[in-house]
Amino acid sequence: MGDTVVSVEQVSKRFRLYHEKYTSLKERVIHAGRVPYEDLWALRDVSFEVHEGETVGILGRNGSGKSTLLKCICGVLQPTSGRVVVRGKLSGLLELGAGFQQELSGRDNIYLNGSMLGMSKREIDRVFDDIVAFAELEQFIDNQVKFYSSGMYVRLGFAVAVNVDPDILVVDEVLAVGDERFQRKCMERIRQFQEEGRTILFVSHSPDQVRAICDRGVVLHNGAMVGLGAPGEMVRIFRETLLAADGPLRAEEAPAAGSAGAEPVGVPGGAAPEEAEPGPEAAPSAPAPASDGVEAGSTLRLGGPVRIREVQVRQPGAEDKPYLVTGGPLSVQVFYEAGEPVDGAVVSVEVRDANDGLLLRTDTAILDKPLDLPPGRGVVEVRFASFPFLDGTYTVSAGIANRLGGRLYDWREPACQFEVMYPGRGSGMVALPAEVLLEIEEQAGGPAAVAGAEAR
Ligand SMILES: Nc1ncnc2c1ncn2[C@@H]1O[C@H](COP(=O)(O)OP(=O)(O)OP(=O)(O)O)[C@@H](O)[C@H]1O
Repeated sequence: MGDTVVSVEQVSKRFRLYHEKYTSLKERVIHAGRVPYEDLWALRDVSFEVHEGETVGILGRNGSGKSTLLKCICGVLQPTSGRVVVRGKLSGLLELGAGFQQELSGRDNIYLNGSMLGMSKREIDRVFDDIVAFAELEQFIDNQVKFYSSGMYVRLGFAVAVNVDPDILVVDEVLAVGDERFQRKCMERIRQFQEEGRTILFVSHSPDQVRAICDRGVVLHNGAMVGLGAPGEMVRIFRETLLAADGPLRAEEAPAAGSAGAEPVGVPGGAAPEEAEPGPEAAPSAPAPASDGVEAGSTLRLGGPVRIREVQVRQPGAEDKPYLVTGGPLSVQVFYEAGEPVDGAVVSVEVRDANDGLLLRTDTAILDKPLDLPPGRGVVEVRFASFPFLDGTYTVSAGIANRLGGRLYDWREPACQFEVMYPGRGSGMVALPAEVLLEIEEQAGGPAAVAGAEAR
């Protein structure tokens, strides 16, 4: 392990928020020293160390204190208590446009920033063209930066930060502002920095990115550090802080036609759905409010002998967790109520990602399971041996139709949603069990050998 280059020691940062501004002299005299305020602790007793050559990702929901922490590390803010010790030359890309003088041109700002980082004019001359080329601002470098777009600010800011030969690079989330191609270019440069043994601290909202490039992660929640360690584990803790903020995993029943709104029900695997009288049949009903940013759902109640009461998702063996674990089994339970015998019913199930992309669709006819439902209530369970998709929020829609699929009795979209955590290190969309084989075809000075290793 390399030497400690950043040491954050019991850092707390308080912002004092004043509720009223007394502008007139009279008001100020009357209220002298008594302006009402509220203290907001953006950081509370945060301590950790970053070692030379390490890449550390900072995770946390909005307002958790990530930017405040980076600003304390960069020296832009002074901690209210505790201290930060930095060894080496640090360059940072913090808020959009921070560190730029609006009235100056891009060119002058490069010199200004360089000199603030302790570079001589000659040193800046040497890297000037690289900065402009990296930022792709050749045509605009003599324009005042106040006319730059947000993307241009980010490009210039990042180009300066990485071209001033820093030992420690600190990057706030601003990178997300740039276009995808520029983000890729930045990630390539970050990888190059890693190969050169430089230290990187960055804020990210992307679990994929953190898993892919970080050695360790820090999770902040309400200003406190709630996690420090391996990236996969930190992503899990981060997602738990999101869930804690939004309440436990919910499966939401779309409102019965004619009812006032969505009826929240228990955690999947928990109690069976509430017994309720079926509402009057009508189609389609009002959309259900959906949680966690999922599109509002709809109930298509077409009338008929059977209706869906509720849909739940659970992971057998992990019912105590508020999320599913990638690679584990997935069980979708469709609770129905039949008013008369329904022979040859077909239940269909769809799973979509947060962008509404269809990940899988199947039905009991495809699965070759004829369903003859007697009058009354019951549950049809569709079990998937494993759910391979990585962390995220997924929605389930379900329908029930007659044998020929020609008549849809009921359709819930989305019927419920669930969260998935992936504790492993791979990135992308899916986790597939894999193994690695190495075949040495020719070995100098020895016989050929086959070595195998299993990896997941
Ligand atoms: N200059 C300031 N004055 C007052 N309050 C502030 C100031 N800067 C930040 N805060 C408050 O401190 C808390 C932490 O903010 P911070 O910007 O560090 O969070 P963050 O995790 O970076 O959030 P985001 O992901 O939204 O950028 C928030 O409640 C924020 O409103």
